[in-house]
Amino acid sequence: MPARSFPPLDLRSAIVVRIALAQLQVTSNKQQNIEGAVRAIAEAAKAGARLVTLPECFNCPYGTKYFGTYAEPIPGESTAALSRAAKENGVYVVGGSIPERAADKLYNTCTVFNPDGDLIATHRKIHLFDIDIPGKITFKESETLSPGDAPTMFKTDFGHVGVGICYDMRFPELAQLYAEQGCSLLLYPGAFNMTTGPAHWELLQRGRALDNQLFVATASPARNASADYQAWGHSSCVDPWGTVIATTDEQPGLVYADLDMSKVSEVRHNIPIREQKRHDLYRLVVP
Ligand SMILES: NC(=O)CCC(=O)C(=O)O
Repeated sequence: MPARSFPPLDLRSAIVVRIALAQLQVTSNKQQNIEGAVRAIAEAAKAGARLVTLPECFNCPYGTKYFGTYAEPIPGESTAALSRAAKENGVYVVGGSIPERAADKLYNTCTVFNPDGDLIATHRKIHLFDIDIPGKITFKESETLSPGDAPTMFKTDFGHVGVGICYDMRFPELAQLYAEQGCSLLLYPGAFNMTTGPAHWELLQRGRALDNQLFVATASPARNASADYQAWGHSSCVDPWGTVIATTDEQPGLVYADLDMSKVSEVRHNIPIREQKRHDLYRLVVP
C-alpha cells in the first residue's frame, strides 16, 4: 500500500475558545425568560466566553400546548433581545430555540447572532420529538410543530459550527454531514427528560463527538419542579477524544468550556478514520 501522507500538525494554530452553556430556569413568564437569557449572556461574556448557547425553548415552557401561545415571528421580541445582547456583549449567541410562527405553521427554531448582532443562521428542528415509551414518556411535537428541512452551519473566527436541536442529536448522519462540511463544533440546545436523559444524553454527545472527531456541546433548561415536563439538565461539552470536559447537574447556572480547537486536527491526525472510510463500500448521500 502506498504510504498515506498527512498534513503536518500545525500547533501554532492552537486556539482556545471559551464557550458558555446557559442552563436557564425557564418559567411560564416569557418576559422573565428573555431577561434571564440576556443576563446570562452578559455574565458569560464578562467571564470571557466568546459564544453563548441557550437551551431549547428558552422563552417558553417545553410542551406542545404552550407552543402556539408563546410563538412569535422571526425577527420578533425574543430574537430582537438576543441580537441586542450579542452586540452589546460582543459575543456569538446561539439562541437555544423558540416556538416560531411563520405563515400558518409553527417551528422549533434556533437563531444565531454574530458579535455585531446580525442574524447569521436559523435552524428549524429537523427531527420532531415524537416518542412513546409506555408508562414513562409520550411526547408528540408533531401535534403542533412542523419540521425544518435544512441542516444549518455557520462560520465563526474559530471554525465552522453545526446546529441541531435536541432530538436532532439522535441522527448520526446529520452530525456526519456537518463534519464532512468542515465543522469542528456541533451545538445542540436540548431538553431531554427524566427517562431518556440519564440513559442517552451523555452517551449521544460522546458518540457524535467520537464518530466525527469534533467538539459537541449541549444546553438544557434547568429542571423546574413545577413544570409539566421535567428536563434532565446536565448541559455539557465533549471534546473530540470523547471526554466530557464540562458538565453540571439539573440546577440553573452557566457551564464554561475552554475548547482547544487544535484538538480536532490532533485527534483526526492520530486516529485517521476520515481517510480510512471505505467509500467504495458505503457513503453518506446528500439528496
Ligand atoms: N426536546 C427533545 O427533542 C427531547 C429529546 C429527547 O428527550 C430524546 O430522548 O431524544
